Amino acid sequence: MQLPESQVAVLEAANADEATPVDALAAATDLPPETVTGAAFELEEQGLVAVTERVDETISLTDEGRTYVGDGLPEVRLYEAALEAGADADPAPMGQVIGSSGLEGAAVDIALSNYARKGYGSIDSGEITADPDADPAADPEANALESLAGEGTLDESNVLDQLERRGLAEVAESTVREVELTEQGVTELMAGVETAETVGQVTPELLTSGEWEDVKFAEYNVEADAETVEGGCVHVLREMSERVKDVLVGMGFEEMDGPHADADFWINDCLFMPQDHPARTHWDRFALEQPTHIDDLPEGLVERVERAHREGVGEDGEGYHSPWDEDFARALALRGHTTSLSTRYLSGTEIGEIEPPARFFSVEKAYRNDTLDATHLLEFYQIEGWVMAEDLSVRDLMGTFEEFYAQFGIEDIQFKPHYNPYTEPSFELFGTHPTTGELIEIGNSGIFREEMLEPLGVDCDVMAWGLALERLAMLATGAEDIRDLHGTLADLEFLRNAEVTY
Ligand SMILES: N[C@@H](Cc1ccccc1)C(=O)O
Repeated sequence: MQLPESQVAVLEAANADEATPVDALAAATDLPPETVTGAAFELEEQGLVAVTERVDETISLTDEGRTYVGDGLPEVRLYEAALEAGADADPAPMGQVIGSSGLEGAAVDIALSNYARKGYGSIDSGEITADPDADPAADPEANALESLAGEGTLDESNVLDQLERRGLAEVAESTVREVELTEQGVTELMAGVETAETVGQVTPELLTSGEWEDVKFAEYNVEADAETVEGGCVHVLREMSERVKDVLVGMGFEEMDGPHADADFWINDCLFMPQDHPARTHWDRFALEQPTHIDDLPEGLVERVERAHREGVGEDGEGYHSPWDEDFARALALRGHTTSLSTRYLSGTEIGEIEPPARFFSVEKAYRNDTLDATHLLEFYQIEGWVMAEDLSVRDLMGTFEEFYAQFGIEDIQFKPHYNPYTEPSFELFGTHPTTGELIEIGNSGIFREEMLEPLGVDCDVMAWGLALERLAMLATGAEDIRDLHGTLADLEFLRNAEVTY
């Protein structure tokens, strides 16, 4: 059998009847301990040796412990001074005894706190006694310190606790690896083991000298784990958002953009959302304190929106017959949906009047004061969109979604009737999660009402939607918790490996 040099050396130095520590093998083979360990593991893999581990305890003296080996323990020194002062017969004054003991500073406290505990005598109201039967020569702590300083070992392990507690000795644990020959190892050794000269890398010298023809090359280990290099990568949500934009542009849509903090007028009033709608109260809304109001709103539009709210539109319009406050409409908040962009564009304030047929979209952030959970974030992306054309029907709406989601491999969209103050009819969209099988809500949609469109000056049909980008990402990547995708709990491992399927 042929083996690399270090393995042959370790194999020959190891024993079959006793485990040899790596350090001993290192000394015997003249190899560094880490080379011996490496070789031992290679040999173990081939069944030639067994490698075992044991934990060794080494006890050593601390600096303080070492001082007492020379000077004696403070309490012993106090006892000796007390004896000299005759305290074995009559109590002696403390101050005098301490003075003659030569103890100073912290050592005095140490002496006093151990004196009575160890039976050297008593300390009471400024006087000290010495027990005539006490024997400093038999002090177990002093003896333990001596033997640690000498042989470095201890006979009684119960003293060790006390020494550790006093900070006089320390215990350190170290792992010792031991190597023992297996039966197979012995057999191979008897059959003869030779050193294999293997070369790991071809060098210019090997080639020019022609030596390469005679050497033995090490085999490639194609199963060895290679180091994974984690470079930066595009975040799945960013990837998703880019992909969505591509798809929508491909379907003939143009992109909208606009302010993240906007007037309630654009966020709610233009959408025929009554001012006392629950979603408009504080719990759902991130209000801005400054600035308090938006100034530039198209005047005629403000009036028309107010009229729609109060009286409705058309001949038999009804409206809400509830108060409508212009100041309330001019207050600012972070947009709770990106439909504020649609109202701005439909009103003609952004790029001028838009003629049918027209299609617009945005993939932008919306903000809601929701409770964070597996499907809700406080900041999330909406895929907003609308189509303006003559005679749109629910079939157009459904067909558009089917076409859109099919681009992401999602073919089982479900529609459920819904209610929005600004659309009639309205539909919620659901998709099936690829791993949990759960039906999750992925969007909201409908055909804009007269009450919304007329004040904006639009006189043909508009179908519209707001879809959740994160929910689409959950369906496309299999993420089960939206918090895995972004925020402080984001799952980096998942984000590194997630693939957007389409
Ligand atoms: N604004 C709605 C989505 C929507 C937009 C346009 C029409 C219908 C619904 C939401 O955030 O849920």
